[in-house]
Amino acid sequence: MVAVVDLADVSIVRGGSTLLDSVSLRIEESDRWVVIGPNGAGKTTLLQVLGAQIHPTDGVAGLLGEVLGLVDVFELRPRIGITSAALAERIPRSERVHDVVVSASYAVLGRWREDYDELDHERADELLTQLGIGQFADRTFGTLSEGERKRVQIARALMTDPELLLLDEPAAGLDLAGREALVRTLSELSQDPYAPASVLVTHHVEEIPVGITHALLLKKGKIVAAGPVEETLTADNLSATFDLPLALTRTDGRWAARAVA
Ligand SMILES: Nc1ncnc2c1ncn2[C@@H]1O[C@H](COP(=O)(O)OP(=O)(O)OP(=O)(O)O)[C@@H](O)[C@H]1O
Repeated sequence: MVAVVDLADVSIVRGGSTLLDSVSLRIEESDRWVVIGPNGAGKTTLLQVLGAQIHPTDGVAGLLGEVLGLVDVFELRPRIGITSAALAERIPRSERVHDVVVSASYAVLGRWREDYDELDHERADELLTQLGIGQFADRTFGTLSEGERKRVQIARALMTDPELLLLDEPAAGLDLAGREALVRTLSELSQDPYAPASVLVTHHVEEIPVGITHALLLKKGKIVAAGPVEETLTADNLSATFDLPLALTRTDGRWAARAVA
């Protein structure tokens, strides 16, 4: 079967710096990946490759059975759902929440004159309900809390029934209760067999949802370790990734890390 993602020795070089260094990665349909690494490790750069936003300087990036550089990215991008802070900033604050989600079917931000099918409207409402924010459908995006906005973005990313879901630091900026509520929702999504393959980027192991199957640890553009989460997410690998002796625990499927004194 064709992998959802098949990167072979992908490098990204910008201004003489190597942002990604010979990254190879294969993601299957049922995989839920987490990418962890310190600031500047190249996580967002990797997500940009996976989102068909940038092309490799070197290597081959296979995405959804196509090869970046040999395919019209405008055909590929609608098949990939993305949430990121950069994208969230582009959502007009005056936009109705329902419209933020439904407009994804036309890959536009800011609803204008498109005609949507009744099915699109139903799907948008369904997703808002699934993400626990059905009651906010008629509010404007700008009136929502940070945590509620994150959920709207995830609903929008799922609207087109993507084959790959990319979540860039979905829990960043949330308070403890907000983080826990979002992790619970993401855990449900990760464990949903009908949900798409996903890649979630985070700095914090505490933000890893239950149901994540694989981990990729990134440092200075290089893979420190990648594979099934149980084998990959170890105290040794995490310590090497963050250059800090760390202890790692897992309770009820959730991870926690702290520095070793
Ligand atoms: N156009 C560019 N030219 C040179 N360096 C760049 C360019 N774009 C990004 N970088 C550098 O590449 C490195 C990786 O950036 P990236 O945003 O992918 O890291 P990250 O792991 O997502 O970091 P963070 O956790 O801080 O968001 C950083 O050191 C960044 O400064």
